[in-house]
Amino acid sequence: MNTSRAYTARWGILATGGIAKKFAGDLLVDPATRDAQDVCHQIVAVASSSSAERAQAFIESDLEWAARNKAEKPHAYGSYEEMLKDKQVQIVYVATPHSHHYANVLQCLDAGKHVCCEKPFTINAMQTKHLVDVARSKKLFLMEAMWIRFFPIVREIQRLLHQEKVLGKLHRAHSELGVHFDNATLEHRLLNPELGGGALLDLGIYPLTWQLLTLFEDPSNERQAPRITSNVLKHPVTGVDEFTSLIFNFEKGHTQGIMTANFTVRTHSQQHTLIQGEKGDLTVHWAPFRPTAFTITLRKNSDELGEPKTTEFDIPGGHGMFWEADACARALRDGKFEADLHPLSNSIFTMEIMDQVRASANLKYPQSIEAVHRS
Ligand SMILES: NC(=O)C1=CN([C@@H]2O[C@H](COP(=O)(O)OP(=O)(O)OC[C@H]3O[C@@H](n4cnc5c(N)ncnc54)[C@H](OP(=O)(O)O)[C@@H]3O)[C@@H](O)[C@H]2O)C=CC1
Ligand SMILES: O=C1OC[C@@H](O)[C@H](O)[C@H]1O
Repeated sequence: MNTSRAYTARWGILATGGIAKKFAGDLLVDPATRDAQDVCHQIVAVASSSSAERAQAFIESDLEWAARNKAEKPHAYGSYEEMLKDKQVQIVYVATPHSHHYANVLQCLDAGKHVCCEKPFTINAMQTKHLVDVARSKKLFLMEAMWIRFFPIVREIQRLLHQEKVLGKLHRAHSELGVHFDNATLEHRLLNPELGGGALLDLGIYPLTWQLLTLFEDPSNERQAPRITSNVLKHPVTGVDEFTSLIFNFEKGHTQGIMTANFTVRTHSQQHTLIQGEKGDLTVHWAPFRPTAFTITLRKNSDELGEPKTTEFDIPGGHGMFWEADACARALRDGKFEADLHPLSNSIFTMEIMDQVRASANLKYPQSIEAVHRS
């Protein structure tokens, strides 16, 4: 790797759960493997709210540090507060449950750190707006880690649909994500209202993002907000949304979208998103949160479809979270406070849609995690 001219982002990892392991692992992948010559990453600290030993174990076991042949080992902290005092930490990756994002991001911003926070950004749009105000007032970079937006395959799908117009005029899109967690208990973050559980915030955000990427961001829609109807079926014990479906009318673009999410039955189709236009269809292959291929099938005539053509995309050497990390590094290098490919207005808009769906189903979280702490 030739890092002599590359800008280095110095990361602190806040929380040591499942996704923190994947993201931190991706930070350690040589950027040259994805043809990124201009930025690289260093993990300078890891913090666990459980203990410093847990943070140490994350570095040694989860990241398998010894085998990585890296120069400096990250510092292990036993609390988030302690890590946020570390001057070496430039940007923090927040990987706590949904319920904690708002408070943790505020903590980071108050400590003068740039932030990349896992999805969903917060519990509601008011909280997101507050974080945006704080970041802007402190001139700090802030981004929701909606990682698929940075995948080359997603950029290519948007180019084909919106610029090349391979399908001609778009008509409709169907997107879904259903997941079944074999060992999920009622306390699991997905089922637990105290942790901001529910299908919409955790899983639905992906099929919702596919609707935004395809129909909302179609130039003919001129970014006009859709008219939405939704339906929610709550979990009988914990009351979070177990099944959630939305229908979008994009009036300007004259398209209709349908999305659905749940945490009880898996999406079986390998093709989670289907976009249909006047000339044919484009399907995106599994997974909605980690797309790897798409197929275009053009129509021969009104009754007959032509040969499907599949294009595959590699995710070189990791999980694919390095692309969003590279975007953060470039923004820091360039003195930008938000990412070009995923500006904060996207996150506010997403949270507003999810607020609307929750309001129509009277789906509330405990006040302690819905609150906004403007001083
Ligand atoms: N982009 C993606 O593909 C994915 C994103 N996610 C998102 O990442 C976030 C974390 O998910 P995931 O890693 O699966 O969750 P985990 O439960 O595996 O990890 C969450 C971590 O947060 C910390 N934490 C702090 N307070 C609490 C608390 N009260 N209860 C539980 N954990 C707490 C813990 O770390 P510690 O003890 O070290 O402080 C814990 O390990 C969620 O927002 C989720 O939506 C999740 C999966 C995939
Ligand atoms: O972001 C996610 O993507 C994958 C899912 O399995 C997980 O629950 C979710 O948080």
